[in-house]
Amino acid sequence: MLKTLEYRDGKLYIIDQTKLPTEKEIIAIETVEECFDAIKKLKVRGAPAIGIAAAYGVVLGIKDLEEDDFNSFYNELKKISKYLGSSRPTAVNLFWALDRMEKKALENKYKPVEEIKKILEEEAISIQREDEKICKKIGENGIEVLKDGYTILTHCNAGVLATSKYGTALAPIYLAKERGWNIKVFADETRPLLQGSRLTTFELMEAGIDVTLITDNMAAMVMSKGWIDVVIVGCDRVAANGDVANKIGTYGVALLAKAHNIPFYVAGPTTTIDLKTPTGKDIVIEERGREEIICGFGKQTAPSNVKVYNPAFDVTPNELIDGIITEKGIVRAPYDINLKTIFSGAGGEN
Ligand SMILES: CSC[C@@H](O)[C@@H](O)C(=O)COP(=O)(O)O
Repeated sequence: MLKTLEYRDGKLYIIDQTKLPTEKEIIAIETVEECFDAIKKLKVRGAPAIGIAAAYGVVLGIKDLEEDDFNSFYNELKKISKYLGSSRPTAVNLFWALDRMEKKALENKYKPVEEIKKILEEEAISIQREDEKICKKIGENGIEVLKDGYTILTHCNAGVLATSKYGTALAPIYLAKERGWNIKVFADETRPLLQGSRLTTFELMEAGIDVTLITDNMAAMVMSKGWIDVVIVGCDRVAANGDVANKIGTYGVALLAKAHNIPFYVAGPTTTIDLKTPTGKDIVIEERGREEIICGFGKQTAPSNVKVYNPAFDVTPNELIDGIITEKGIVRAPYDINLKTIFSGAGGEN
């Protein structure tokens, strides 16, 4: 399986996802600025992977701080965290990971600063290791919505490349493959940055999984032919009422699934559930540059001065979602009650 992120000898190594699928280039990130740049430019992307990268970004940022009293060190740490948090606004895992790093520092405030730096490095490593276990569990819970012989449609990339291992939406598919099931996948191309065609097809093909690429506007036709048994997508933020922000186009796929009576599932770790955000309307949606639409991948496809609107995510209302597959089980409606329940210790259905 691919290694999306690897922390070694004080450096973070990532696959530069902007180069995929033609080049598999591993780059070393050595400074907080390089980490910010990698997140902003989508060299590392996908909600869980962004959170993990940011945690390591904190480690890289504090490495050379000379402050030796806790308060001055903590002020600098907060600045680093705020800076990393300004890289992308929608995936809540980014803020969750930064918050966890800040809290860990505070918990250890009476220890020498050099020791706190070491503790924070261990914390970032734990965040990554936990994500791996969580994704595996999402796969085990999510396989419940699959059957041998199923064809799944997915949008964007919520696979290995978006996490530390296994992925979220793709985790049940990897598990089904391990069990020897005959599973097929249709991957939406995912305009404008083509995470579906560049990343999802790439990683599924590497794993020997039968995948067919379609452009986003072909999903309705493929569904109408009866070829899709279930849709599974990832998520960047789940609001307290179960509305889900995910890659632009997800909402359309959910509407199409409803129109064709196809179950629509969202998969994500509980770290993507944000009970502090009441509804999807409260989620900040990242807007990206005009060049991604008028000149994607270097080829001009629209007049250079045309007006452009380029939201990177949309919100799927909870009523279109049959279930949210988490590491604690599958959460179903009523989401406002059942999402809170999983944080109180009781799981969803398994
Ligand atoms: C497990 S990743 C889930 C989501 O982060 C994924 O579906 C997505 O929308 C990624 O968007 P991206 O802009 O590529 O970071």
